[in-house]
Amino acid sequence: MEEVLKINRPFYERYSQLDEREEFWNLLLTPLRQSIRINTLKAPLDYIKARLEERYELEPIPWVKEGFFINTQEFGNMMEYSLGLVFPQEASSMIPPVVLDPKPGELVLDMAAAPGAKTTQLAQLMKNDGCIIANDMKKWRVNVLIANLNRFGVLNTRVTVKDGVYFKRFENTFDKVLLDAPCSSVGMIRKSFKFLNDWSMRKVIMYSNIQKKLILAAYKALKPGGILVYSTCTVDPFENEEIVDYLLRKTDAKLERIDLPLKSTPPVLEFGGKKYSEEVKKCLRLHPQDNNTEAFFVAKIRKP
Ligand SMILES: C[S@@+](CC[C@H](N)C(=O)[O-])C[C@H]1O[C@@H](n2cnc3c(N)ncnc32)[C@H](O)[C@@H]1O
Repeated sequence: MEEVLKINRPFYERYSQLDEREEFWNLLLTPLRQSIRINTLKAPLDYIKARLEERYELEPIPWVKEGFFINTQEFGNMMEYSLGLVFPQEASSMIPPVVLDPKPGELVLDMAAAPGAKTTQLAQLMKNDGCIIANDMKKWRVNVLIANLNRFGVLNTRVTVKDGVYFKRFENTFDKVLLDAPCSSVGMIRKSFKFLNDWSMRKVIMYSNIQKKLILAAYKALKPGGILVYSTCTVDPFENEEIVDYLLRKTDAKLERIDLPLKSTPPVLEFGGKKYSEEVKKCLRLHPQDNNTEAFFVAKIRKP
C-alpha cells in the first residue's frame, strides 16, 4: 500500500474506496503466475500437453479446458511456442471467449482484437470454421495480430484496421461480438508498474467515453438473438458497470449470468456519486485476489 501511495496517490485514494481488503493491494502488486493456452488448431490437446509435461509442471486452469498455469517464463527457447502450439496468455484473459462461446460456422466480430490472444482462442473454439472479422484501430498492433494468426494456424479470419465505431453500419449482422475494450489496464499492474505510473482519472474518463461509443456500435452490429461479450482488464466502475448500465438504458439489451468455476467480487452498484441498475449484478468482476489472476470484468449481453 505504501508503495502505491508513493507512486500514485490519486490511484490509491480512488481504489481504496472500491476494495479495502489488504489482499487486494498485496495481489495487485504481486507478479502474475505464468499461464498458457494450448492451441488445438495445430495438434491434439493431449499430445501437446504430454510433450510439455516432459519438461514443465502444468496446473489446469479450472475455467478453460485448454488453459494451464506453467512453471516457466522462458518462451524464447521453447519449441512448442515457436511452432505456435502454445500461446502465453493470462488466465483471466481466457474468460471472454469462453463466455462468448462461438460455434463453427458462425460470423463473429472481434472489435478490438490486437495482438490476437482472444482471436486465436475464438478460432480454436470455432475449429477454424465460419468467419471472424478481427479489427483493431492501431496499425502497428495489427501487424502483431496478423503474425499471431499466421503462427497459430488461424484460417477463418479477415483482418480490418478501423475505429470500432465503423461497424455500427453493419446493423444486425454478426452472430457474436467480442468487445475486449481499450481500458486503463489496472489489471496489468501485475505485469508492469508502468500501468500504475501512467494511471490518471483523466484517462479513466477518456476510456469510459470511448467504451460507450464502442459498445453501442458493437450492439448495433449484433444479430437479434446474438451474444455480445464486453470485457476489460481494469477495476474502475466508470469503465465497467457504467458502460453496461449505459447500454441497458440506451437499448433493449439484456444481461445474462455468467456461470464459471471461479471466485468473484460483487459488481458495483454505486460509486463516485453514480448509481447503476441492479441488473449489473449479473456481470463478472474479478479482483486479483479472487483467483490470483489479473483483475478482469466481463459482461454477457443478449439482443432480444
Ligand atoms: C485490451 S486490447 C485488446 C486485446 C486483444 N483483444 C487480445 O486479446 O489480444 C484493446 C485494443 O483496442 C484497440 N483500440 C483502441 N481504440 C480502438 C477503437 N476505437 N476501435 C478499435 N480498436 C481500438 C487497441 O489498439 C488495443 O489493441
